[in-house]
Amino acid sequence: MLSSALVTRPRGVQMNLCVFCSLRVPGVLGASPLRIPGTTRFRGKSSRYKKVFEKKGLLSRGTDFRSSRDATYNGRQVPTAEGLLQARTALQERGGKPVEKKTDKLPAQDYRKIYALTEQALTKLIPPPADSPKVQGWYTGNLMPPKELRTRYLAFVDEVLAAFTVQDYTATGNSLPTPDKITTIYKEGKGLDNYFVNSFLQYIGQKDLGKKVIHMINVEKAADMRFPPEWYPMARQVKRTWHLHVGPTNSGKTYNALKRLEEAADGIYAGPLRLLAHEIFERMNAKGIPCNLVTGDDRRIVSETAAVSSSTVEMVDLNRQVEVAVLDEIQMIGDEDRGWAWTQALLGVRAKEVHMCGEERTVDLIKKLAASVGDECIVHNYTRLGPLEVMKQSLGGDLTKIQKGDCVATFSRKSIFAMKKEIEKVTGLRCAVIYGGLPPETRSMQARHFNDPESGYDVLVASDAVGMGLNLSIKRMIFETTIKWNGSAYEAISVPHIKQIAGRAGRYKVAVSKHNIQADETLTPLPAAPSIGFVTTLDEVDYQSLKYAMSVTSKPILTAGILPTSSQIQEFASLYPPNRELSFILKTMDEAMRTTKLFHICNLEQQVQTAKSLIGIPGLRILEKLQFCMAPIGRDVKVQDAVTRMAECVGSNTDGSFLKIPGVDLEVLDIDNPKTVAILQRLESLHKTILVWLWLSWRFPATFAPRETVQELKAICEEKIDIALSNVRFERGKKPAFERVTFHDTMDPEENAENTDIEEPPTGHGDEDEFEGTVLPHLSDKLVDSERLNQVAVSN
Ligand SMILES: Nc1ncnc2c1ncn2[C@@H]1O[C@H](COP(=O)(O)OP(=O)(O)OP(=O)(O)O)[C@@H](O)[C@H]1O
Repeated sequence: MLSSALVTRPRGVQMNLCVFCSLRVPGVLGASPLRIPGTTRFRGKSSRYKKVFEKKGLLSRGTDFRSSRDATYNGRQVPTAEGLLQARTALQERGGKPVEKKTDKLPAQDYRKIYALTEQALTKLIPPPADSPKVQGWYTGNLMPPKELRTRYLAFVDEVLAAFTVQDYTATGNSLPTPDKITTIYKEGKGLDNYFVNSFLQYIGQKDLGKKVIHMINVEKAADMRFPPEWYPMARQVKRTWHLHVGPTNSGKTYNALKRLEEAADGIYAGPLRLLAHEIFERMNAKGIPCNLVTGDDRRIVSETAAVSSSTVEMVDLNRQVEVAVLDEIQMIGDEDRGWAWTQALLGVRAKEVHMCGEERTVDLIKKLAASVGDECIVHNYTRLGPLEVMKQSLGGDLTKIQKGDCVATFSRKSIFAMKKEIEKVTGLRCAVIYGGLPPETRSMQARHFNDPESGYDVLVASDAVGMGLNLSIKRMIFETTIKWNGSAYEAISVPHIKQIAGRAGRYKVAVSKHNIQADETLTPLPAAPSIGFVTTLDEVDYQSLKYAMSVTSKPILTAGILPTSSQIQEFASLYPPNRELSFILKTMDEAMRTTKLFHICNLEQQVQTAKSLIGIPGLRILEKLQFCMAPIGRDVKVQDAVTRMAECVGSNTDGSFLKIPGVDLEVLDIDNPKTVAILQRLESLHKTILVWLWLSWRFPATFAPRETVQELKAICEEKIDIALSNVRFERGKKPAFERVTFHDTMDPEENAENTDIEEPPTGHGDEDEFEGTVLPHLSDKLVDSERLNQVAVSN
């Protein structure tokens, strides 16, 4: 085997004075307010589509449309009214049944299976030179010593098998057979042997054969992801019992798992959202159980010896031996983007008892995973604490039917605010809003407003960010739509997703939250008859999809996500010249990786994009680039720009203190009484930039400091966001404060109601595709700056 060498290998800013914090802030005085790209351009109405909608009975209230000519913007797909119409019609024709997602990524080893391409089969098709007089005849003309011929023959067989495994056949030159070519020959029914022999003859004529073959074999080995359980030898030394708590939403799964955690001598809670990690952190400490908090951008160490720690799943400490670990929302293990974090925590956590809470569709997979590591798995089944009923009909598009205690689910920022406006105008009720782009702290605050009958808020308008992590006293969930723009097309919301959102209605008991922690929940008398939760749709057109989703069982989750560890990526990179860009390495590795049918390899697309944006920044080492690729950047262009500036600081080893990062929109904090959605959006962008900076500050502490000032800015930003949200209010009879916008059409790809509270790679689209940050498996202990953080160290 060839062992290549390991690849180890501010600008001038105008300063203004921020009126809130008396800090010097960079930027240009009087900068024009941010224009949301394309919004005005796209706001033109197209009566043509409106007519089509009216004719099909799909319109129940005024909606603005734009021409289908605007199907792309800035090179990105954007939703069109026509697309929505088609998607809705198709969904109706399927009886409300969503189309199953197909992955275009064919597992690499499938080519071997498809062609039954084993070594044995190959040697039949193209016998070794010495074994067949017919074949010998082909070879004699080559004047090659028999030993060399034999070596090259074996190399050819190896390379064909490797090529078909790693899908890298194009890289090997034209002489190797390709799956396409073989398909054609198969169809023709004969000639495969001749084809292979000819390929071989071409092949042996090539130079540098040895290097190529060895490279291919090494690539195959470095991309071998078949045995994730072996990545965690420390966990394999612990005798672990898995407790899988499964059932519908609001059935007490988490409650029971947490009870066990509270009783344990020590333990770990790991949740999908920063919001949840904070919640458990607060709850444990309120109960007198010392608990530390570890999320991507925040560490709160109550005590160095605290028995319990609460973290996001990506940040689970795999070095710590504990009695109990609770992994919440275990169905996320099947997620195409973030699944790896659950797999890593599940296979790697060193806990005697591993409690998982989630959906029933994980049972088979979890049992198989337990068997693969020799752990015992006990399944605990739950039923809903309070009933959930699908109403007999939709609201028929009539917003006046909306009542106090209702939650309207809709899936873009624009539609959230349009809905809020309409509901407030039509009913006089006041709406709280929750969507992923809001900071978790703001979401908690909005949830509290909605839960508190005295707060003056009556209705909740929310995106799918409402589906996880918040305790809400929703009486009725109303789906404004069951179709969502996914970043490139409209798609029906999946059955589990609909169930999860719907399940928020009729919550058994609104439990603890930051400001009303109860010392012991069990002391609170349980309601004798839990309230019934109701679910329906706003429009008739969506009702069928809802009904369908609520009546069927969700399909089982078949695979657990994985991602290569940082050391695996480095090993892979070492097979290429040191100057190869990280984006190339990630992309090539992505194509080459293969695993077993129990796992799937998570998306690396966004990391590849970030790696591309780092091209040309001098001085960045591969591990540093990898860290940036994992940072919570998302799709916000302003955040992306700021991160590039931050990467320049690391590359040039210059001061990366927040106020010195050029182009950060701190001026927005000077706006006294933010009122408009545009300002709100600027504040959200700034908040995301702050979070990324904080995230990086834990990984490059010498460059990104001091943290305290930025925490202050973050708090100010959150306060402003709260003010902006409460200002965006409409009262019956009053003129709306901003222009009418569409319900359905996002129009602008930047405007999906992103979820910034998750710690995940930023792929996918819609409300859950923005993320709060992530840690590439095993990268969290490979801090590239001077400081090492014990509490986030992981094994391997
Ligand atoms: N035995 C109990 N005593 C008191 N409160 C309970 C009990 N069981 C559940 N609850 C409360 O009911 C609510 C729902 O419980 P929990 O969050 O555990 O459900 P879940 O099945 O995990 O739901 P989800 O899947 O939506 O997270 C919570 O507020 C919880 O505190």
